[in-house]
Amino acid sequence: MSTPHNQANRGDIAATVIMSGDPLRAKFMAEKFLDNVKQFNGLRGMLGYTGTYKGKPVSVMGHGMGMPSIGIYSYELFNFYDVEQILRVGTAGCIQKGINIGDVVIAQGACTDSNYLAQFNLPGTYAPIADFDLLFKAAKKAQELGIACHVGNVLSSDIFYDENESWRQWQKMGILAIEMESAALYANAVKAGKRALALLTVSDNIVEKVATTGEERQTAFTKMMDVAFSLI
Ligand SMILES: O=P(O)(O)O[C@H]1O[C@H](CO)[C@@H](O)[C@H]1O
Ligand SMILES: O=c1cc[nH]c(=O)[nH]1
Repeated sequence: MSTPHNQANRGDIAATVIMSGDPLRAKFMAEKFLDNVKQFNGLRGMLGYTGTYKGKPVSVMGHGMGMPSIGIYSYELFNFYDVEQILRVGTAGCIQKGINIGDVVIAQGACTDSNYLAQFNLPGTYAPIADFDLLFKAAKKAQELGIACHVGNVLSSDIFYDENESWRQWQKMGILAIEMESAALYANAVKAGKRALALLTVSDNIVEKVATTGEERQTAFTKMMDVAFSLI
């Protein structure tokens, strides 16, 4: 059984999938971390691979940019492929003092300016949160590895180039960093009765307008990957 976006058959994808927006970061993870690698998807260039890490089965896959994209891929993985947990290893722009480029932010919660959550018809504002067990283990591992790591709330935004600098409002509410997918991932996980966590490397300082290159984002941010692979 394949889907319009995924060529894999049921059974081709492991129970744990480590995902990133950039499909080439997924390819990098397959090459760097996995043995016995088999590609299961190439549709739309959204590369997906299954292999083993220290003998345990695991898959890696791109999810594209934004909530509509991760919404599709994570929904299909959770609901059609029996995936139990998704770990997003992404990049984010920091907006608080004391957080630096290269640090890791673990998204305990993910606020959003997107309409994605409206589909659940809730009579209030839903707070998408990480799976606590994954969050706890990841924070502990990051500490063991001596990684500069911050745990807290992020903003999953629909907007990358923001006309209104709305980060200034979110900054006052303690948001650590801005990215574009975790809120949809967390909501899809809970709705499917599954688990998710987002580990984000700070690639930009939005306040100071400092950014890393696209190439660095593809391959240089390996500390969050070390943490993610330790959770399998
Ligand atoms: O590096 P990734 O995982 O793509 O994550 C961040 O980078 C993209 C924007 O440049 C968005 O997808 C955002 O969430
Ligand atoms: O979504 C993102 C990702 C990285 N940096 C940003 O400023 N925003």
